[in-house]
Amino acid sequence: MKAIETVHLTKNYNEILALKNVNLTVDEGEIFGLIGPNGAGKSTFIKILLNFIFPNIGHCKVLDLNCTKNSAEIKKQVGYVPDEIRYDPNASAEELLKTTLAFHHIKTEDAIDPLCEALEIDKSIKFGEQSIDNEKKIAIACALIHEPRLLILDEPMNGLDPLMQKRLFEVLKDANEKGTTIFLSSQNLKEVQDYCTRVAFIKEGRIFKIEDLTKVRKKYMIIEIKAESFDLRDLEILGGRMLNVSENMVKFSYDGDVEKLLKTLSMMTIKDITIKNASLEDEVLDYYEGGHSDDTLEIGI
Ligand SMILES: Nc1ncnc2c1ncn2[C@@H]1O[C@H](COP(=O)(O)OP(=O)(O)OP(=O)(O)O)[C@@H](O)[C@H]1O
Repeated sequence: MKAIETVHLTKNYNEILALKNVNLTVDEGEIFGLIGPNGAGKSTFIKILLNFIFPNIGHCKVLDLNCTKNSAEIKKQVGYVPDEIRYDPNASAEELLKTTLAFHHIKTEDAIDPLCEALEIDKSIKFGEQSIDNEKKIAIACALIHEPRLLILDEPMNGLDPLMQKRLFEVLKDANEKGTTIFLSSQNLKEVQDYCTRVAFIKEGRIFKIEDLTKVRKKYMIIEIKAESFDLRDLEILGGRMLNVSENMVKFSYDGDVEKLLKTLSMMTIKDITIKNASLEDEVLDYYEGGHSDDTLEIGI
């Protein structure tokens, strides 16, 4: 079954186009990351799934249920951690977790202690007296305590130190192994890439790339040349994709035959050259920084 399925999802806030024609499918059992900078549309996407806001165009399903018509049923089966957490400041973590269990009609409270221990939460302290990272951890615990089929987290790593990020992912992996599908948003691929099965990259409301992190990626290089002058056409004919060009410098990516590359380069009068294998992060940064036009989008629309 699909955990999430969106079709042509488009959302505008007056003149701001926050989501553009997003078609995304997440399978049950995945740990899926939605990666994008501030204002990319991540929260908008998540809020539509939970029926907090409505799309202008398109429709979506969560756990095979229509997000608009079956929203109440979806909320019973989903755990959600918003980017901004507002709980009763006078309630302790323990009280909040008990309330969550009661909401889901779960009588046994055995899960509270192990979860608080795993996330290093002092369950006796009032929510309003917790540090910001503890507030985040309590929200995550509340979203997980009823063992939801799908857990949706909006930037859960924000404000957590690297050790706690690692601990959180161990908790999420554990939940995933027990059957919870995880969908999380993040601004930082590095934070999540070791744990996600797939990631989708979003910029200005558009998903421009989806990467399966369980598969070996096709290798490509990033080459930067400094020269008195060069003919870009030679590099373009070779299959190089220009990332940055100035009068005496060109930076391009290349995933073709190395011998052909060397032959072309040998015909230039080069002052300096750097060649490196690109990581997925390089690839995405190139996209963000490169000011690409829509026709360079690869997948996802
Ligand atoms: N209620 C709103 N009214 C007007 N514009 C909005 C509203 N909510 C979001 N936006 C705009 O829609 C775009 C997408 O915002 P969104 O919050 O979905 O992005 P995001 O990727 O979650 O970013 P962040 O990490 O900053 O939360 C942004 O340009 C934002 O300013």
